[in-house]
Amino acid sequence: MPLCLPSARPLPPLISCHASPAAVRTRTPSRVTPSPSPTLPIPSISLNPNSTPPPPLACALHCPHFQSCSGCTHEFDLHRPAIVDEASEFFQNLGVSDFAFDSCKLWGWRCRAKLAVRGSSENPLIGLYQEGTHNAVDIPECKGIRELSIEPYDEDEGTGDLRYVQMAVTTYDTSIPASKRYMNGKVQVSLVWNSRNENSPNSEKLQALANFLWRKGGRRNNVHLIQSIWANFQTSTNNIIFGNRWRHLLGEIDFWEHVGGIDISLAPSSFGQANTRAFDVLLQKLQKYVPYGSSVTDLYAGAGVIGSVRCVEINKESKLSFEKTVDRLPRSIDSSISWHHADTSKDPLSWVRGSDVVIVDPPRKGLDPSLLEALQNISTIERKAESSFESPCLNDKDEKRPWILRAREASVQIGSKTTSEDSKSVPQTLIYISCGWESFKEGVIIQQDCRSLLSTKAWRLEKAHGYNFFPGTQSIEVLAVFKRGGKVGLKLNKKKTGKKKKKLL
Ligand SMILES: C[S@@+](CC[C@H](N)C(=O)[O-])C[C@H]1O[C@@H](n2cnc3c(N)ncnc32)[C@H](O)[C@@H]1O
Repeated sequence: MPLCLPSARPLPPLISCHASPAAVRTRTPSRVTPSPSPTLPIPSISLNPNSTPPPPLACALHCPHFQSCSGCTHEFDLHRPAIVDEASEFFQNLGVSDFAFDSCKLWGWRCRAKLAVRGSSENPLIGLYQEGTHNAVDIPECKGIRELSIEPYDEDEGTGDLRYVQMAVTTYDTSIPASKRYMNGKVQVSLVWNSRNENSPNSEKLQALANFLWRKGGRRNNVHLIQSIWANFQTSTNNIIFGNRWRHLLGEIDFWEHVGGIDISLAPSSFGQANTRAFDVLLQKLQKYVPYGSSVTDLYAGAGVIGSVRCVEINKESKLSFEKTVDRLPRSIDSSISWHHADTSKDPLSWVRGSDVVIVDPPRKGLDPSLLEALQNISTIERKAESSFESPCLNDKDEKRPWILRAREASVQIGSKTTSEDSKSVPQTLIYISCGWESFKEGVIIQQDCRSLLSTKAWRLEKAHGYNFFPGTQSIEVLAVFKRGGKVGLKLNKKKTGKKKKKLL
């Protein structure tokens, strides 16, 4: 996977597109069939799936770890994964004929990685897992682990010290020209340590490793690469990477990124996009679909990166980041902004109601079934609300439901509540940011979010855009805009229905 971790050595240009020697040698080992043979040079930034693509070797991956590492699935045509054809046809069938795919930056885009640490202290392996296994494929050489005899984690035994390393790059430094910010980014390093807390017997080694890294790349070093070092304590034997306890060890506490026109604070525990620049491009497009002055609810909000009016997020660690972000918002922004620690799958109606626009940015598995159901049945809800004086759950003084009370307790409210938040209105626009094409389009096991939303005719699909967030993979990010009311004559073919889908329809 093309990593963009700052390096003392100059990196290849970010936008140009050229073939690696490995790519010229052989073109066969891709794990998926490459898209049809193209004929024109240099990919454009915004590629329409119908336009003529660049030459076959022009957009190849240059990575010695391809094939062993599970990060990338194809080595060629990074600008246009084969899945774009499928997406284009899918949207065409749903009446959207102008689906465009933005190929984004093909190299040097990654600003976030979680790498497993396995092997032994003499021969540490740090990298992604080999495909289909839990064997880490080594990427860099890590002297610190050897010098300090740090034991990598042993999954079978549950022993060892260092389990994972998360690296997040901030490109925030506005004193540097925008084009150079990625290369000069600084890394927030999080060491996931196999102990309950910093008082555990092996935690001296943790501090020693942090000091070692800081000496090599911290603020006082000639090559200043590291912004901060954090520890996360995790002893659980499940597959969850992070535990609940975090400690700041060295460097700056605050980590800022500039996305969607605002400064965003991101704690290491918060969700962060792996391709900040591509996300920024997506946000610019998204803003065009939010009518001026509308009230917006952002479900699956993380630290509030989308900058909406009412953010709902399950990870309570993101609250502090949200508060810091709000502190930096320009004073000219005069609106009610709130962040709620809540699970959108519990009583989703209370979150869906009261906004003109709902934005959803769920994890790869797609929308929670209860939220999908609420969105599908929005017309019925609207009719009921019109004919009753029922007020929205969140503002009801007599509220008893524990999850709503908990959400209220952990909420952050800036400015007074908007009138529409108190109203019974239901959204007229639904903006779906999808990082899981399969669950959005046609998950066999999970659900078909897009088709399910259209099936009740409560929504019609108005626009769809695709983004290359992960060049080298068959993963695309989709921004889809739904408006209230159905469209006649759509091909909603009902093949491959999964269990959940049947229940929901
Ligand atoms: C793909 S991330 C998007 C975050 C944010 N929009 C961003 O771009 O930084 C999905 C987020 O949904 C949150 N999440 C997952 N399940 C949730 C649920 N049931 N209710 C609320 N938030 C949830 C995760 O913690 C994560 O922060």
